[in-house]
Amino acid sequence: MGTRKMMQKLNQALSHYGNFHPSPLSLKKLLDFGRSKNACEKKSFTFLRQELPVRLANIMKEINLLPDTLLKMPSVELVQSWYIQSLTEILGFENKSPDNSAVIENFTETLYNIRKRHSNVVETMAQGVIELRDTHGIDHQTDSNIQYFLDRFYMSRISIRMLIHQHVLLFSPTQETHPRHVGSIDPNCDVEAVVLDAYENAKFLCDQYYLASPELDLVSHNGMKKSSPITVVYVPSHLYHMLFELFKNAMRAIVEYHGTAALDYPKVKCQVSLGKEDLTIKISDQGGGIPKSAMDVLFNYMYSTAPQPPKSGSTTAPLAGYGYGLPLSRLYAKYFQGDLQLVSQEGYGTDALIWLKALSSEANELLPVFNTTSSRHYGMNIPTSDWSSPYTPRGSQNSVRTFLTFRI
Ligand SMILES: Nc1ncnc2c1ncn2[C@@H]1O[C@H](COP(=O)(O)OP(=O)(O)OP(=O)(O)O)[C@@H](O)[C@H]1O
Repeated sequence: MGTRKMMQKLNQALSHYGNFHPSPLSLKKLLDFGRSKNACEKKSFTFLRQELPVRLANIMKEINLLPDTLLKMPSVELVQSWYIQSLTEILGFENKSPDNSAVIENFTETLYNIRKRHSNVVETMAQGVIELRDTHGIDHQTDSNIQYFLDRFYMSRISIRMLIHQHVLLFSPTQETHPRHVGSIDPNCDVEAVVLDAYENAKFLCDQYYLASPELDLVSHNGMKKSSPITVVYVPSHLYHMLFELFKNAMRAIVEYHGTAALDYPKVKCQVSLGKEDLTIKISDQGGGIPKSAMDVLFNYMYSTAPQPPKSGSTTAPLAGYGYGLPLSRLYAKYFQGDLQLVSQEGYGTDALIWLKALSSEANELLPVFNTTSSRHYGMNIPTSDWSSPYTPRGSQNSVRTFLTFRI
């Protein structure tokens, strides 16, 4: 097919599939489907060849609303080319028969390759934002659009990867999974075990970086079945991701606040509790806390107070510094209708809370939908404040934006 014809087909697909809303699935639905005796590759094929283009088209239409200057950055162009290629590959299955086993096999392999192609999307998109900052600068309006977009773009990516991974793990003969897991879902995810795993790995990094690390004090309260371990239907890798980021933050704060020469540190406290609706995990540190004025920007992509990690060639992984830890972790929590928030007392410490749905039937995917509300957002001007500014306009103290350090 010639390039012009291909572009025409792609544009038609974007407007066709972009008109559908994505269909959110619950953890229960995903689990039931994967467990059922008739977990049928054909059914999954027919669902995904429609649903994946819908999710891809919804977010690709939104990418097109980004400022032209950002769209022209080489890294953003690269990300877009991956999306175009992947959508085109899936569209190739539009009219294929689900009864042909070669088609089904080829589809699973295609999905596996798409997942691999998109492995570095987060870093590459972030690089695109840095390219924009370095060449054109980023004003307040553009920054607000970028934050809004990245939340939706990364959430869309989490959801697409979840569906693809589930299909590949269930149906590819070469993929091995834990015997208890159904694809990437653990029907009995032992929360304490994931907490310990995340803590140990964060501690390893902390020891490497500071030659010291705080101990862990872990307490569980099972409000549903006293003295039983707390389990939940969940994707352990998602939970691990959030906990690892929160432990890294807590440990860094504690060691830096008390000094690397301190003989001992206050423990990081982790409390896990299960009620009827919520599973809550609280990680508390006495790491000096965060000033109230910085709370608003904590979840901004690229907000970090850590020194910039070396670009490459370093033998030790950085403990912090990209500023993606909190916003991405919050997306993982929100993805299945949970949440992640920080409460802090400057001069003392911080509590980081994760809420997850205790019932898998309530853990529905949260997905961005492209519609007039979302598209209007990009054209909206940030209103001028009609309250006086709390910052005295002197020196570098004239705006809350001074807390922002863009880096990666
Ligand atoms: N428990 C905490 N105590 C004090 N400050 C914190 C705490 N958690 C987060 N912060 C502040 O929030 C900033 C952003 O955190 P975030 O996890 O998003 O990025 P980071 O840790 O700097 O880098 P990375 O992307 O590697 O996680 C941190 O740099 C730190 O200043």
